[in-house]
Amino acid sequence: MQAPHKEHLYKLLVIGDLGVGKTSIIKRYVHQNFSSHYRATIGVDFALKVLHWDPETVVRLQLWDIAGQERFGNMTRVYYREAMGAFIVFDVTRPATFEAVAKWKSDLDSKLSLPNGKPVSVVLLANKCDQGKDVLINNGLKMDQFCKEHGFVGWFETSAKENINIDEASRCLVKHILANECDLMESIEPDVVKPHLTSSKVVSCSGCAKS
Ligand SMILES: Nc1nc2c(ncn2[C@@H]2O[C@H](COP(=O)(O)OP(=O)(O)OP(=O)(O)O)[C@@H](O)[C@H]2O)c(=O)[nH]1
Repeated sequence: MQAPHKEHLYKLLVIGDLGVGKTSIIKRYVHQNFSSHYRATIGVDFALKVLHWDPETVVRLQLWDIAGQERFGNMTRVYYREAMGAFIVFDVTRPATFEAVAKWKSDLDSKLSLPNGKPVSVVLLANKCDQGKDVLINNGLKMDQFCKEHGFVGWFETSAKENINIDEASRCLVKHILANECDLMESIEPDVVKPHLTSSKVVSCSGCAKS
């Protein structure tokens, strides 16, 4: 088998209110397991997922699991630095966690942007969909509209418990990040490397919709 020759390393944030399932989503995605036992995240946690994007390309995702607890708020924001994308998660059984989504998004946009000044790609996850659809997510049109208004690149109903849509949501986010990276590469002069890009270790540009 031919060895992959394009590699990308992306830092991704997973944020949202307390107990919405951020850690569980990462655990399901990276370790293929789930626990119903709840243990609050203290500060920040990490996990690495390797994706064989296509036969020539490997994408390494560094997932930063940021504590939802308010008391860690100011501390955790420093970890946003140099992220290339994010998932914002809410719990479909707790409407208040959906109401907080716009705040998470505007906070993220105020603290993080791409080197070209554009916002980073963010996918919204309506988690715990195995438990019902109490929030407005059963109205697809409203969610699409909400995402458009708030600048999300997409949204998915997910379940860490039942392993629903987590891979799909990740692929959607990575696809947008790869496309953003193509734009960034085009805007950079050939012999100038912007310091921000060192975190995403660009070997070459792939997956670009415009190619
Ligand atoms: N039914 C169901 N329960 C879930 C799902 N995802 C997470 N949970 C449960 O929800 C609780 C909180 O999950 P966590 O993953 O710890 O939530 P978190 O967002 O990481 O919490 P903090 O780190 O404290 O902000 C745990 O008891 C999980 O088992 C899901 O998709 N379905």
